[in-house]
Amino acid sequence: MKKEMLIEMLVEKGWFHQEDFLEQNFCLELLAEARHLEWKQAQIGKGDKKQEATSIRSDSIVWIEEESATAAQKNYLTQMNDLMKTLNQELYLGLKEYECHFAQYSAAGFYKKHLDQHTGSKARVISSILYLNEPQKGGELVIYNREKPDVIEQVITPKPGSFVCFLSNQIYHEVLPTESERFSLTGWFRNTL
Ligand SMILES: O=C(O)CCC(=O)C(=O)O
Ligand SMILES: [Fe+2]
Repeated sequence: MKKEMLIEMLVEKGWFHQEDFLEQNFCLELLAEARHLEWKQAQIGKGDKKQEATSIRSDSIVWIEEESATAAQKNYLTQMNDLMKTLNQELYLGLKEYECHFAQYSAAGFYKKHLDQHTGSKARVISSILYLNEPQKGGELVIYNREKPDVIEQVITPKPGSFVCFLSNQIYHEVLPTESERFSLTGWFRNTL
């Protein structure tokens, strides 16, 4: 894990992407686990405003709970908690917690352009995504420019082991329709519990 680059890019552009950030075999283990989960249609919003919104996003998710996590899942949580310490040391972000879920997009799945921070809550500070497989076609993550949110800055093809993180309240992003199944682990570093 190359944390120096990550910090540098987060400061400079507000986002970071690197292939082979984590080992392939480790991601394949998580992928195998993902294929056996009981998936639930994802929702948008928070609390009372929570709603299923299949016109905005069509993925299904399963949250990772510390107590029921497998060895590989615990390993990932540990790595993300280590990364959280580095982020706090280098950027003084006061991050307190990491939460994360598996995500699965079926063929034709997508997530329209959005910011990750919920309206009314600033708890999510940094978003993270670890990709577990490579869709045959489509399913790219589009990252928009921090200062010019109409300008596409990068189009990222998911690959197992690739990792992306960005500022949850500043970086607009979008998942283009995928033509085959797409698996990932999406998480947020939060500044409140
Ligand atoms: O899977 C991705 O590439 C992005 C997912 C996303 O934007 C989200 O879950 O908020
Ligand atoms: Fe997002």
